[in-house]
Formats: sequence, structure tokens, C-alpha cells
Amino acid sequence: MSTEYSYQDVAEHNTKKDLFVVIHDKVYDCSKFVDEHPGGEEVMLDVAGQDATEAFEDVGHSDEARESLATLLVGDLKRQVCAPSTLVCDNSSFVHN
Ligand code: HEM
Repeated sequence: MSTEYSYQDVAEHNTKKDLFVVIHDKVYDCSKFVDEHPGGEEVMLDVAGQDATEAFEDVGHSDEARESLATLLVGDLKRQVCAPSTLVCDNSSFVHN
């Protein structure tokens, strides 16, 4: 079974040396990749510890980029189901009933 991370777990890895991102509900450890990123480290630091799906897809990354992404996979995002009435609900982990 693969490791599951909550969005809060991922959020703790938000520095250059310890950098996790979420892309399409998968968790990636990009700590070692930041320096190699052809798009620069700045954009990676912007999404450190966050959901980077939109940023990643907006750029239109190549298949090669998706392959390097696959090598950085560390686990799945554990989605939290919130009741519709729940006010304290992180958008990124909201699941519609
Ligand atoms: C997290 C995993 C990521 C991986 C594995 C990755 C990988 C790559 C690779 C291999 C390239 C070279 C071009 C290509 O093959 O498409 C690239 C370019 C680029 N990436 Fe990423 N990327 C990641 C995240 C991001 C994020 C979150 C952004 C945010 C905007 C971003 C922005 C860019 C930009 C702007 C370029 C173009 C650089 C240029 O051609 O001057 N990347 N990336």
C-alpha cells in the first residue's frame, strides 16, 4: 500500500530542502529536483507544500517532464470528506457529496 499524506502533512514540506507538492492527488518529493528544474527554482518554491496541479498543467509540460515527475512520487493525497455544512473546510481537500 502506498503512503497517504493529508494536505496538512504536505504543507509541512514547504522549503527548498524539503519540498513536497501535490499534482492530480499524488504527492511528489521535489527536494532533489528543485535545482534541476528547467523552469527554475522560483516557480517550484511558489508551490512548495501546496497543490501544484494548475501551475504544472498551465505550462504544458512535456511527456519527458511527466516521466521525471513519476520518479518523484512518494504517495497519495488523503482526501478528507467534509459535510456540506462544515465551515472549516480546506478547498483543496473538499469532496462533493
Ligand atoms: C513538480 C514537478 C515538475 C517537474 C517534474 C517539472 C519538469 C519540467 C521539465 C522537464 C521542463 C522542461 C520542459 C518540458 O519538458 O516540458 C520544465 C519546464 C518548465 N516548468 Fe516545470 N516541472 C515541474 C513543476 C513546475 C511547476 C509547479 C511550475 C510552475 C509554474 C513549472 C514551470 C515550468 C516552466 C515555466 C518551464 C519552462 C521553462 C522554459 O522553457 O524556459 N514547472 N519543467
